[in-house]
Amino acid sequence: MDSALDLPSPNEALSLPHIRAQLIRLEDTVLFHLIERAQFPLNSTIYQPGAIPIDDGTADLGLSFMDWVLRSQEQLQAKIRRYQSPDEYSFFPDAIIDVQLVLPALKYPEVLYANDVCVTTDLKSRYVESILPNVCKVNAGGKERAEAQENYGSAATADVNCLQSLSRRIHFGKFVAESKFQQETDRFVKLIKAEDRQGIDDAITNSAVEKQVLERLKKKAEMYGADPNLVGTGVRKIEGEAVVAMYRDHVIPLTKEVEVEYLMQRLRGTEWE
Ligand SMILES: C=C(O[C@@H]1C=C(C(=O)O)C=C[C@H]1O)C(=O)O
Repeated sequence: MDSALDLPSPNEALSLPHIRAQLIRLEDTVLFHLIERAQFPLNSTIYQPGAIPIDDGTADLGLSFMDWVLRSQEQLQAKIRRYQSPDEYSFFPDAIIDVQLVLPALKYPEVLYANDVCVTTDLKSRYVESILPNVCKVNAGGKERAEAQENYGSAATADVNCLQSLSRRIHFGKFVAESKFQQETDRFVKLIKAEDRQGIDDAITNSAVEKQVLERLKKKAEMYGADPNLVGTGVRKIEGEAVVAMYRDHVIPLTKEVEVEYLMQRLRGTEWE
């Protein structure tokens, strides 16, 4: 459960090539979790608050079944210090405030500056409302497959893996932003002081890298989504277009939002404030 950063030195943690290599590795993690999820129907019941009542004292929280599985997993994983890692952000932070660690706390290098940027709520809404319906269309010729109650637990478990890997990828934007700030400090100090979010967004945007990301993902989805035993059947494990749309419309925009909002808080408590 410990960080994917495996405790590199501060210099290594802020090397843009090192960070981009981690983002590329996370593409594989996200893809394989999505392929696992795509084997089940959408099962929209598990995303409806209260549709599957669970009698454990959480009924008044308005959770869906998937929310409940995710929140329960986070409470367990908090005990083994998942959320001490600077690249892990909880979807239910209120549920892990008083959790007692069962492992000794780890000392991570202080690389990022204090900030409260977290986009997990927006990510979960986008995942349920846009990403998942598109990903689950696979194997049904673009139509929604009938619900399968026997897969409710497996689908929710796969959702937790998808959401947690997507969250790590998106919040890595903080390391990207800090790296870029250290490379062009004066430029960003001026933009931050002017509260010029569009200017900051323009400054952190690298369209060539974004293009490479989408092209690589399409190839990976076609490679990983293909199955030699299914050639010619029209059945795929995942559609390349669904993965490209997810990154183009959600993952990259949220990563850049994290970069911009992290930088907007970057001068707090510093000589530039
Ligand atoms: C992550 C970076 O920052 C931005 C976000 C990107 C992304 O989410 O893939 C790619 C390029 C940049 O526009 C980067 O520069 O590598």
